[in-house]
This record gives sequence, C-alpha cells and structure tokens, in this order.
Amino acid sequence: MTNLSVWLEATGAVAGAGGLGYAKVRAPRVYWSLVGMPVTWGRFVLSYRSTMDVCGLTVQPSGLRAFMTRNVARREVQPVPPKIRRVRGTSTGLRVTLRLPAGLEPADLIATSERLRHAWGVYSVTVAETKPGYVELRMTGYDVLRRVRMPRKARPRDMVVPVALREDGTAFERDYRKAPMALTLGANHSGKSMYQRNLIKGLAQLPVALVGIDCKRGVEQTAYVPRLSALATTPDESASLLAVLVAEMEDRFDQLRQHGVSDMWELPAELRPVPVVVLVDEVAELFLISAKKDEERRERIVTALIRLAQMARSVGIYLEICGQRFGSDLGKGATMLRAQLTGRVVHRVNDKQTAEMGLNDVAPDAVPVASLIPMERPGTAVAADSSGGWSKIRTPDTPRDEVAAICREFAHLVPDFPALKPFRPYVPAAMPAVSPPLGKARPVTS
Ligand SMILES: Nc1ncnc2c1ncn2[C@@H]1O[C@H](COP(=O)(O)OP(=O)(O)OP(=O)(O)O)[C@@H](O)[C@H]1O
Repeated sequence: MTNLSVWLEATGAVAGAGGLGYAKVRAPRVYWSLVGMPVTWGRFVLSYRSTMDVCGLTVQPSGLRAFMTRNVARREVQPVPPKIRRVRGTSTGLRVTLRLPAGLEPADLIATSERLRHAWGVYSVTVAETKPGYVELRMTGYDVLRRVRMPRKARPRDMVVPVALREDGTAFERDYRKAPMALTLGANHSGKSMYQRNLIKGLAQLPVALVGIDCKRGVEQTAYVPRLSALATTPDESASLLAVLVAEMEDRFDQLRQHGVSDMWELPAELRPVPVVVLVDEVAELFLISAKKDEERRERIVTALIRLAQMARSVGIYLEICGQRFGSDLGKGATMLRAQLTGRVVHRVNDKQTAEMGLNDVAPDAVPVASLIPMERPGTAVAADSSGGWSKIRTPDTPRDEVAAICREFAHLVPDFPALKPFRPYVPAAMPAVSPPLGKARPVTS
C-alpha cells in the first residue's frame, strides 16, 4: 500500500512536471525508477542468453552437464553463459551478480562492457570482481555524475569517509587504513578544495584530530576551525607544526614498543592514541623559497613531510596533500615524497604531464582519462591507488557553510591534544558565514 502510494505520488509528480521526456532530463532518478528500471530489467532478462552468446561470453558446459543434456533431456548441447545469481535495482541502475564458469575471467567481461552497454541500452556498464569466481555488472541508467547525489547508506565510519560518487553509482570512500597517505592534484578551479571540503565533512564526524595547513592564509580552512585541533597558515607556522607532529610520531613509536605491538590498531581501544589527519592545501607554498634564508625552513618542512609519509601510518598519523602539480620542478624531495603518497586523486589538469605525475606510477592507463576531464565538470577526477585499480569520480557540490555547520556541531569531538595546543586556532563565538577578508584570516592563540 505504501509502495503504491509512493508510486502514485511520484507518477503524479512526473505528469505534473510535463511528462516522461521532461522527467528523463530533469529528474533522471525518478525517470529511472519508474520507467528505465522495469524496461531495462525486462530487456536484460529476455536478451541475456543471446547477448552473452554474441559477445562471446559463453563456454561449453561441463562433461556431466553435457552428458545429462544429451542423454536425459535429449537436447542438443549448447554453450552456457555465466549463471545469474542476483539482479538488484538501485536508484541509479541495475546490479547483476554472475558466477563465472571455468574458462571465463573478469577481463573477458570488461573487454565487452561497451557491447553490453549497447545491448541493454544503459548509460554505462562496469564490471567489478566481488570475490574469486564472481563478478558484479554495475549498470547505470543515466549519467550519475551530472548532478551528484551520494548513496544514502554512505556514512563516515571507523577511518572510512565517503567523499565522492563513482561513475558506476557506488560511493568512492577514502579509507585511511588502506591508503594512509594521499595526494590530490588538479588545475585552478578543478575542484580540489571541494574534494577536501567533502573529506572534512566526513572526518569531522569521526573521533579524529584534524590538522590544517593552508598557506593561502587560511582562506579555505578557516571556516572549519571549530573542529580543527591545529591550523597553520604560513610556511613558518607549518614548519613548527610539522616538527611537533614528527615528535608525536616518535612518542607513539615508543608507546608501541612498550606494549610490544607494531601498529597502533593492535593496541586495546583505551590505550590507542587518537588518529590524526593532516590536511595540506596547496603544497607548493611549502616548497617555495623567496630568499636564501627560506632554504633551511623548506628543508625542515620537506624532511618532516617525508618522514611522516614514510613512517607515520602505523601510529595513526595520515597525510592528505593537495596541490596543482607535484613533480621535480618543486625541488629536492618532491618526487621522494610523492612516491609515499599512494592514494591519488587527479582532477582536471592543464597538461598531460601533470596527469602523469599523479597516475603514471599507480595506474598509467588512467592518464588519458584524467587528461580529458572537461572544464564544465568541476569536481570530476580519477581516483587510483597502488593496487592498480582506478575509477572516475565526482564530488557532490557541498556548500562551505554546510561543512562549517557540521564542524560546529561536532566541535565536542576535538580531542585533548596538549602538543597541538599552541596551534589551536581561535574560534570566534559566532563564526562568519564566509572567511574574513585576506590579511585578517589568521586569528592565533596560544
Ligand atoms: N563537484 C562539484 N560540483 C559542482 N561544482 C563544483 C564541484 N567541485 C567544484 N565546483 C565548483 O568549481 C569551482 C572551483 O572549485 P574549487 O575551489 O574546489 O577548485 P580548486 O581546484 O580548489 O581551485 P583553486 O586551485 O583555484 O583553489 C567552485 O566554484 C566550486 O563551487
């Protein structure tokens, strides 16, 4: 009854809005649920066998099965497609779980995904291996990255934060325990700050210490100060803050040794130190030197970043570094640091070389995809990690005020962290909706 009334309400809405054609363009989610999904489901079921046959995705049945078909059923033995284990409709498409017969592998389906897409008239077909011998065909009924809506079930938990949507309709999650150190690259206005904003939105709700380094005088991160344990807005402050984090890392190593474990997560919860996520906006500012005297500071910053990137994972200190480019042109230490940042997100770039800096060592076949991200789609990126897998993603368009409000709501989660106290930003009683003008953005207290 409830389903019927929801359906009637929705169809009424569609009719009121000017019909199905209008809904297809303006409300693709509603159109998919009401029209696209039943049509595609039917088409899929009716044409499954013949489609798999013409796509070369069938194999000869096993000896016993062939014998039974020939001698018991008295039918001609036909090649068989993968067995359908489950078909499930979602708000963005259809998910089909297949059991692969001997002789077929996931790569065979990946190679034909374009033909499957045409055969079933869907927007995209992605193939994911879910466990050995099983694959999931993820079909999307429309371009889910045009207006991003995160799946309702995607919630921050443990050290996992949903941050964007993949083109197959699933959530792209930043998992700090799987890829502890990450690099986000992209040209001006490509959506890097939006990516960090979505990250902060999720991280703010978890029991972690958030440390900001924003040498663009804090223009982006000042809005989040109620939830930050520390904020540095100049290279000098950043150098001091990073030195404190390196000392904290060393203290935590001593603690691990005392308890005879090699990873913070092996400690009982009551002894485990709070995880720390260090968010660096525009890393080039930390590498720049305008006078000879800055060289020594730069050296300290780069050495601290490399040490943290190499070792801090096991003590729960994670780096999230963001910049326009990240290559040898930044100077000594840059490529060494980059090699340690194994989580990669590359937004629109101005040249292929920048895409190569971000992806060549982890997912070289994703370089052309990153090089072709259009300007009209800010927030679109290629996300890859050292496992060689990659996917095209887009962040939701989350207003800064919304994230600032979440930071205020979860301010009570700022952990007690004496070493970071000198860097704790001043939190005004009423935070302005947007950052204060340049030059006044850095209220510091001790
Ligand atoms: N996912 C998105 N959906 C819609 N609009 C977006 C998205 N991501 C970013 N934008 C818009 O694109 C513009 C640039 O975004 P953002 O400031 O995040 O880019 P940036 O790479 O950090 O730029 P800069 O290097 O200049 O700081 C902003 O107006 C933002 O609102």
